[in-house]
Amino acid sequence: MDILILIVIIAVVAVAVISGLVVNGRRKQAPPPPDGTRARPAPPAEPQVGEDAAPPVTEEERRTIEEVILPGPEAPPAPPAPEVEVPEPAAGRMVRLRARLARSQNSLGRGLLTLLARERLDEDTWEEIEEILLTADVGPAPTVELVERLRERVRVLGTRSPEELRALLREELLAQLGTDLDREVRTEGGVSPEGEERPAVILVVGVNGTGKTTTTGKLARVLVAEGHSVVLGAADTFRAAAADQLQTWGERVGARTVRGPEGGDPASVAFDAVKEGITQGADVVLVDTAGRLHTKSGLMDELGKVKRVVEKHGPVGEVLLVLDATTGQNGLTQAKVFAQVVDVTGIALTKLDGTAKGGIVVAVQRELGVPVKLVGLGEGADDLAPFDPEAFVDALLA
Ligand SMILES: Nc1nc2c(ncn2[C@@H]2O[C@H](COP(=O)(O)OP(=O)(O)OP(=O)(O)O)[C@@H](O)[C@H]2O)c(=O)[nH]1
Repeated sequence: MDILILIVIIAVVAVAVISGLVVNGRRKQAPPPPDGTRARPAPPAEPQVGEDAAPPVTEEERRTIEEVILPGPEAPPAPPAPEVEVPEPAAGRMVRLRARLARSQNSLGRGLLTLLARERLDEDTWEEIEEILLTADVGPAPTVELVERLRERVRVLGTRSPEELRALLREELLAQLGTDLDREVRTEGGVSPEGEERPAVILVVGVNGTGKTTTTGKLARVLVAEGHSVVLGAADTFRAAAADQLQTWGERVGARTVRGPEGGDPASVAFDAVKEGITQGADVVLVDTAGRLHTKSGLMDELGKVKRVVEKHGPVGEVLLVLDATTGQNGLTQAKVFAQVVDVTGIALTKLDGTAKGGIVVAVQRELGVPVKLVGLGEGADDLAPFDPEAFVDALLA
């Protein structure tokens, strides 16, 4: 009986102990949060060691201050690179611009044809013909020569049909302009004694305001259109705007412009431009010079120095004189001073679209003994044309 009582007591104690353990275990489980999400484990109150320890935060994982993206205004977009233009081919430009020439030179060509077609070619008529030629700035000596030739040829002509007169006048005008002159702008470079390739160097000279800088820029386009690589030298350091103007022309066709400080030494800019041309392996270096000088000795000093300094790199292949066709005899006198200072090898005659004095082409060639190589026929970027005597005379007689 005692044993039975003992077994019952042991059983009761055992049940009590087991149920106590279960309740304790349940109490240790955290209740789920009311929203059903999983609770984050609480960070350890103290650093742990051994297997329980969290791996350390490495340097790579730590964000530096530069990596932090702060809210703020967006950075402005980079300015677009200037667009490089493809200039129009130079060949045939004079034909394209023929209408402009025909308009401006109407009084010369048509005037001569009308007078030559008169029934009676008396002394008065010949004087009128002479007058027309002089007014168009053909110049006294070429005018006398031309009138004599025309008189002689008309005398032997039986009839004077408009076609015959046109053909005759065309021939005589062409003879005055010269059809066999070398009008190519020289773009052949050279080789230094050390065997280094050198670009062709073109100096552009002339009185300021004649269109010198504009012509340099337009010529750069002509050369680029012909496939040449070009470097520009802004040696007109007297006017900062001239360098800006030239640089803008250059940027449009992807040509670099070398410039110096305002009022700096033009010869040094010219020298640096040619040096840059050699470094870049450019085909042509075009140097825009200043023509502000009023005295011949000042001009001689400056242009002479520019040429001498540039020639340390090698010979200057071309000296282009820019002449404003609207300035007539006055412009011609100035041109002669330039020709005495430097060996001019070609003429760029500008603003031929704005004057009836196209005869200046004959006069300037005669006076300076150098061919007109380029003519300016407008303010447009591609309005500079290689001079073509036949297209010119055809426009005159249109
Ligand atoms: N109509 C016409 N205008 C031209 C021609 N060539 C140049 N011009 C204009 O003539 C003006 C003077 O040109 P510039 O190139 O600034 O003259 P510049 O000789 O370089 O003068 P500086 O820069 O002061 O030395 C500009 O308005 C040109 O657009 C042309 O063939 N026809």
